[in-house]
Amino acid sequence: MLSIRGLTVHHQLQTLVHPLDLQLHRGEWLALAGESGSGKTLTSLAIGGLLSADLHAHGSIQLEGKELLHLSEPEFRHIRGREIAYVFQDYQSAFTPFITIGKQMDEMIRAHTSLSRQQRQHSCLAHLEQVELPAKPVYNSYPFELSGGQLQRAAIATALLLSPKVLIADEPTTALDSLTSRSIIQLIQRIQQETGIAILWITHDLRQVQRTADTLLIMKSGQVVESGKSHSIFFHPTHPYTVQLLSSIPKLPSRYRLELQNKQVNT
Ligand SMILES: Nc1ncnc2c1ncn2[C@@H]1O[C@H](COP(=O)(O)OP(=O)(O)OP(=O)(O)O)[C@@H](O)[C@H]1O
Repeated sequence: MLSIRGLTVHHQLQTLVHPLDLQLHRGEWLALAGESGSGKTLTSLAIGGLLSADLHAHGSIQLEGKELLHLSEPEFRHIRGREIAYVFQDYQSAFTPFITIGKQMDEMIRAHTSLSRQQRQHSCLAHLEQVELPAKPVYNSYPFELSGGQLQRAAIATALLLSPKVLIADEPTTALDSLTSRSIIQLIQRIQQETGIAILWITHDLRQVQRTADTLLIMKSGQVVESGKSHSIFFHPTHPYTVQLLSSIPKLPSRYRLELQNKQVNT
């Protein structure tokens, strides 16, 4: 579905992302992981044509066979939201402060479709329900009236409004507490299973994607150092940097792990 070949990102003479290949299929969860500054965000922004003007991307980014890299901004605007949607770490900036969530969601549908007012409202409420929010109250709320977790759920609902094929989630849970973060990951996992949407999940923390990622791409200093099926990388990492990343995941003593597993089975 999404096929990236030889993608590079440059700033003047500096190469920030070295030739990168990535394949993301329908229903797949691919985690792009690595330390801060390794080039994860630049890679994800290049996909949606969101790189700042001082940065230049080369190579090929194809979505279902259509080359994206050299699209004009109006062409990218057509694709963002409809084909590729983003959820960012900074959920506060996903919404304008003094406009209700409902109005902002409605505007998103209005800009891309010719649905009637009633159809748009129906869709907004259905999507808020899909992310397990009390739909009507949240639809009528201002962003500052919601908690961080609720806002991020509303941002996810907005990202999904136009049924995109790919969801790019750039550290969407990093600013949330660990329980909320876990519930957001479970939510996206459920939506992925229900809709078949492909997920590109960006994280510096491999713990987050231990249970969800099908595929991993490990980046360091702008280069992919290891990629493959996540279970094989988790159990048999080959690059020393991957080993280092994995060793930073705290291991629970086995009796606690067992208790945790039993608890998960029973909830
Ligand atoms: N506009 C820019 N001009 C020059 N260098 C940039 C620009 N944007 C990003 N960089 C540099 O490119 C490198 C990769 O940045 P990127 O944001 O992709 O890293 P990241 O892996 O997403 O890190 P983090 O987890 O901290 O978000 C960093 O060294 C960053 O300083």
